[in-house]
Amino acid sequence: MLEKMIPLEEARAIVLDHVAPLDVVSHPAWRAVGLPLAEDAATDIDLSPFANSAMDGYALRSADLAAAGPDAPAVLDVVGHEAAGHVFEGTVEAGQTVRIMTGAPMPDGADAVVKYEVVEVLEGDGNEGSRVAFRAAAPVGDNVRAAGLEAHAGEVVMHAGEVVTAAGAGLLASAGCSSVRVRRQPVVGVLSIGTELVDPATVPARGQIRDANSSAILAAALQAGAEVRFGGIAPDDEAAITRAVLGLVETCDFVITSGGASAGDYDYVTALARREGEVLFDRISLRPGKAITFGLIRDVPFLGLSGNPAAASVGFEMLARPAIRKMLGYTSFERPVQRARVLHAVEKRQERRFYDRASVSRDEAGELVVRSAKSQNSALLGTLHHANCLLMVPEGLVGYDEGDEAPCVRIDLPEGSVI
Ligand SMILES: Nc1nc2c(c(=O)[nH]1)N[C@H]1C(S)=C(S)[C@@H](COP(=O)(O)OP(=O)(O)OC[C@H]3O[C@@H](n4cnc5c(N)ncnc54)[C@H](O)[C@@H]3O)O[C@H]1N2
Ligand code: MOO
Repeated sequence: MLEKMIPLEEARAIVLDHVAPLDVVSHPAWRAVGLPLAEDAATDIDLSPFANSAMDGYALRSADLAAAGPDAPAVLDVVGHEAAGHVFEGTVEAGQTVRIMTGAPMPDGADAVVKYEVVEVLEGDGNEGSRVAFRAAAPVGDNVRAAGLEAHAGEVVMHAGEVVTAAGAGLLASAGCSSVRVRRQPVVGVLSIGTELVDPATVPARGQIRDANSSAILAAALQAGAEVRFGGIAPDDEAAITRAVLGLVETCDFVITSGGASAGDYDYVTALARREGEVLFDRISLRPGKAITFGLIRDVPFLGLSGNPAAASVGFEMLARPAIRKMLGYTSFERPVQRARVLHAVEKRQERRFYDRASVSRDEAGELVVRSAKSQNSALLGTLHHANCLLMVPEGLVGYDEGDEAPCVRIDLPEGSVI
């Protein structure tokens, strides 16, 4: 039996060592939002493919307006128009202009666009056959968007590892990457263990409680980007737990249980992992979440979280979320850490490292402060629901005095965020 409580960093490194980015699949660009690309994406055309107008107005030769001024209008003949989807095929000669819409290709010969608002129509309706006057010069390139402004044909517009944003999905579409290569979503199996547990739709009888952990863990796995599979509730019965875990192991990339991980008479999880596979650790210097078993069962990573709801959720955050993200191809596993002044003294009566549920905010002076939840009882989920950070208290018996600065892990911000 491994009695040793290992540091969290070591536990996380062991978990990460036993998962790898999954196989590469294709997704529509928009469906890949939030995911890192598995391969570079290059554009097949110049973006944009042609020089075009940035304004609704008149395309002309800048030289024709060189001498134009408030009292010296330059008057040009409108020889064509470019409405959406209609391209002027001729060439704009000296003394001529073409009425043009935003985004329409610049006609040959024209090198500037003047917006409608400052153009006077002298004769006609402003379309072909009209005469229009300009009372200011327009430099070459004015209101013209050059071809290839965003990228040239063949250039990589998004590199492998970059996370697709909504704007990025649009960029990929413009680049002809209607489908992109990303990692397959890991299938995460979740099982709740405990004879006392009942489905959330049931009113618990005496001694029973509703299964809260599976909802919290399924939700957290979804948020991390996994596909989830719920294995139900297994009673504290060795055979039932073994059956349920082995069932999930067959169809999942990662299996998570909660409950039955400690030293109680009915805590079978570690023994199961040892019997059916290999245990890599079974105690972490972490509160909440000391009793966490990690191992391999039939070569599938298996994480047995503590049953106490806050312990299960914090254990997921610290170990399962990084694993899911690694399988999806992310390379950043650290949530941003902010240092904030504690508003109340934080006591410590156990040696292990604490992550207290807390909230960071700014005081009237704009300084970062952090307030811990009143109760850090591992049974409470509401305190975690309301927390935006986990306030870290290092190993040892020293807590924080009021006014001390403490590192706060921002669980509300994505890994790698700059704060
Ligand atoms: N003698 C010892 N007892 C305990 C120790 C210890 O070191 N020595 N550690 C305590 C700590 S800390 C934790 S955390 C828990 C871990 O226990 P288990 O993982 O074995 O969890 P259970 O005993 O099954 O349950 C603990 C607690 O959580 C409730 N629970 C369990 N599953 C769910 C669920 N799906 N939804 C809601 N609530 C759940 C369960 O009813 C218990 O109240 O062990 C301590 N004891
Ligand atoms: O490790 Mo337990 O998580 O203190 O509640």
